[in-house]
Amino acid sequence: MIHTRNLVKSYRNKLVETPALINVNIDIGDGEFVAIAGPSGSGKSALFNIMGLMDRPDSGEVYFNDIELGSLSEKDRLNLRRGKIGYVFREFNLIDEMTVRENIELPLLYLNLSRKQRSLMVEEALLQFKLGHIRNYYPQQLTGLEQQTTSLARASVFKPLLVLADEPTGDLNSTDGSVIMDLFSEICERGITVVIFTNSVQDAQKAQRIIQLHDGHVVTESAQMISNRPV
Ligand SMILES: Nc1ncnc2c1ncn2[C@@H]1O[C@H](COP(=O)(O)OP(=O)(O)OP(=O)(O)O)[C@@H](O)[C@H]1O
Repeated sequence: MIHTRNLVKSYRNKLVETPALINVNIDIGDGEFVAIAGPSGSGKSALFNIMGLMDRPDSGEVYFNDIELGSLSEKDRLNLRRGKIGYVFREFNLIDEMTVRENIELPLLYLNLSRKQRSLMVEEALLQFKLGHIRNYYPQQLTGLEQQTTSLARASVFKPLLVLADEPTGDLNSTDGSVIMDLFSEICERGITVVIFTNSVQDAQKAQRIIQLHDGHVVTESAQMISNRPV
């Protein structure tokens, strides 16, 4: 599904150059639930932005279903972002002026779908994530858990191939964070590849596999206990 080869990324200003990723090679297969874990400054956000087509590496390649991302036009990159990848962010990133239902429908507006198709998909997501009772609420009326659950529904409503999440539990307490991690497992069980970027050991252990980053390098990979694998 996603492979990176010798990925290098640095951030520069006039005085200094800060390496963020150094020869990063990662292989993630279809349907996997992988945690990319590491302390602050290890390069997680840099990798999230590159894998999510929001930034480009200085050198190296990223393959998405065997397509090399660097070879794509801006239009093709945009189509991939809108049609095949769902995003979850630490700060939820919901639109304040839209209800839960409207937020979930948002990614469907960029796809060529009829109003009826959109409505069916949103209803399915409201049911799956048990959000029906707050469908007409605005983000400010929701708990953090409800907001992040809404953003998971938004990220998966169009059945993307991949969901990427950057510190998805960073603004939640550990109980709510655990609920969110279980929802990622459910998304994965429905056939979507899930990659979360986290500095929480507790979160990372809910994934099937952990890839550990440190100072821009992949330092270890470990498979999780078999009981964590979706059945
Ligand atoms: N815009 C930037 N300008 C300069 N340096 C940057 C920039 N963004 C990141 N860096 C540096 O690149 C390195 C990797 O940062 P990155 O944000 O990817 O790490 P991270 O693991 O996501 O950290 P955190 O968990 O704190 O978000 C760090 O040394 C960081 O200081």
